[in-house]
Amino acid sequence: MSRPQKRTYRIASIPGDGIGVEVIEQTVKVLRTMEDLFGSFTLDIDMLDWSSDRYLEKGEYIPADAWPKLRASDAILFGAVGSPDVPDDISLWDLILPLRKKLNQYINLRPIRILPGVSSPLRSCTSSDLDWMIVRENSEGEYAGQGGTTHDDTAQTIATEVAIFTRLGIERTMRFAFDIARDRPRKKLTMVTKSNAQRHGMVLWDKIFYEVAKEYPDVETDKMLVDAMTVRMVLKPQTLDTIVATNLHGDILSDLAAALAGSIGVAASSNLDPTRQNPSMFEPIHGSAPDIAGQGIANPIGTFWSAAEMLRWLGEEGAADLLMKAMETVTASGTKTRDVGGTCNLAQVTEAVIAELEQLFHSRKAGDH
Ligand SMILES: NC(=O)c1ccc[n+]([C@@H]2O[C@H](COP(=O)([O-])OP(=O)(O)OC[C@H]3O[C@@H](n4cnc5c(N)ncnc54)[C@H](O)[C@@H]3O)[C@@H](O)[C@H]2O)c1
Ligand SMILES: O=C(O)[C@H](O)[C@@H](O)C(=O)O
Ligand SMILES: [K+]
Ligand SMILES: [Mn+2]
Repeated sequence: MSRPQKRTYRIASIPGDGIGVEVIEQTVKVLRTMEDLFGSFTLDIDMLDWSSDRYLEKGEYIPADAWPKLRASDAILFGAVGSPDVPDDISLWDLILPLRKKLNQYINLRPIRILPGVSSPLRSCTSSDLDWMIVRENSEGEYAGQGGTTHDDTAQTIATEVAIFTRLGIERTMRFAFDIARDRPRKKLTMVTKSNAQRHGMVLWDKIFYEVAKEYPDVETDKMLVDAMTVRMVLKPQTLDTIVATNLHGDILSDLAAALAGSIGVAASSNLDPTRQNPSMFEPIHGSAPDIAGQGIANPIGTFWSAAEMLRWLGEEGAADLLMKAMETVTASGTKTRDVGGTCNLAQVTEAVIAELEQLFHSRKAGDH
């Protein structure tokens, strides 16, 4: 009798800086546990030291010859980048943004909801009131990187920061967002814009949204100016479901969303190349948090959730579901870090998630027979 073949996934892991290193270390432990439990897949994890320390030492984050191997990986698990010793525009533009751009990860998908045992800072906001999926455009817009500076070091210094919106970039984002909205029970998509003040790119953004909407008559749509959107997220969270926003708006609104769901530390993201021609990248939405780095108190849940999304993207649905369940059982039990009102450190949360995974896996197996 032939035994089912064990699936192998090549994972490039980039812990980066600060708490990125801490949360990835814990996440790898969780992934190793899942690999052992399931026995049906192997994670061939390549740990890459692409960090600000490496930049300070070698003048580069990503080795020039690293791309072919990276492209051949099945997924990337990323921590965070950013160091007090390197200007933030350099760390972003030399590490995370080239990964997103060169690997055609044109969607940044950010699910957010209030996990069991976690409370929203909004009085009386329950888990059924806040369950959102933010679709952030991830390749252009305000992050196009075009512009420049002249007349440096004079009183007349000029700097331009050019936002670029293309039909191609907008249309593929809208289609992706409509598909996501259609697959969710409420079938509702809110488009965020600033087309009152930004009359070219944002007007095109709106126009293409309504064009694509015609292909999705079953999806309810509405439109919000980004400033008013912040108000609605706080005062009427239950009226929102799937949200589509530009690169910068999506970045900002997702931090707000995470805070409203209890903490930036629980929020996950997937940088997706929906064509699957390049590996997609999974990371918590937070940064390197220099204010708490090295203390072992960072919340690892956002990275565990990102790892679950990675497993799902790779086709390991069962493992992804089990990890989400274990994580939520642990938050519900009160084993939590300080940002969500607990007293545990990140290693204790990890140990609890690992114990829960083992427990759930074995009780599930017992239930099979
Ligand atoms: N994709 C990325 O890697 C990414 C994302 C955001 C910021 N950054 C970079 O990170 C650095 C710090 O940025 P910042 O301070 O604006 O944002 P941040 O997300 O690092 O931190 C914001 C606040 O949230 C807290 N926080 C973040 N993650 C947490 C966690 N897991 N558990 C508990 N608390 C957590 C921090 O302690 C801090 O008070 C900068 O260099 C920035 O450019 C990188
Ligand atoms: O995209 C950005 O601006 C940063 O990397 C970070 O803020 C993020 O949310 O990913
Ligand atoms: K991150
Ligand atoms: Mn952000």
